[in-house]
Amino acid sequence: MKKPLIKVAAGIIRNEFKQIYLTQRLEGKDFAQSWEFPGGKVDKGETPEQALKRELEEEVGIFVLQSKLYEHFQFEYPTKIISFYFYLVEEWVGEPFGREGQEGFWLEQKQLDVGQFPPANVKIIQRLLAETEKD
Ligand SMILES: Nc1nc2c([nH]c(=O)n2[C@@H]2O[C@H](COP(=O)(O)OP(=O)(O)OP(=O)(O)O)[C@@H](O)[C@H]2O)c(=O)[nH]1
Ligand SMILES: [Mg+2]
Repeated sequence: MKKPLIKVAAGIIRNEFKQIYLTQRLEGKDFAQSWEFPGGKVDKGETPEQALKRELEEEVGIFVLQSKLYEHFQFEYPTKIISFYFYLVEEWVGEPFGREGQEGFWLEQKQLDVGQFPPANVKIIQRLLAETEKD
């Protein structure tokens, strides 16, 4: 059977202290408990950027003012292929919180831990960590 292709938009929300806001996936979802960049599936008729704005408002209660595409790639999971759009978000209104009851926390970019994320995130975490070594 052909695997479905799912588009997902997620935000790397980074503040002026180079901390990134992460959430913990809820029980009942795939990769429950693992860390994630808040975001979710792109709906029909939406652009990835519109989905990002909607998801960040729904999941962490912020209004995105500006975002730039940081990485776009596909990752094959056993049952699906995900087409990811990860955006860097450095301008927004509001203070992020786990609006759906999920845990949320700020973490220094250099403290990102690849082992805490779903496998699709490896490349992006490595890139974010590599950037901190240059500072
Ligand atoms: N948001 C988000 N999803 C990720 C990341 N990494 C990763 O593999 N995913 C996968 O992307 C898929 C879509 O994410 P999601 O579960 O947040 O979708 P959603 O918000 O629309 O949730 P829903 O389906 O419960 O309505 C999931 O299979 C999830 O495991 C990540 O860093 N952030
Ligand atoms: Mg989500």
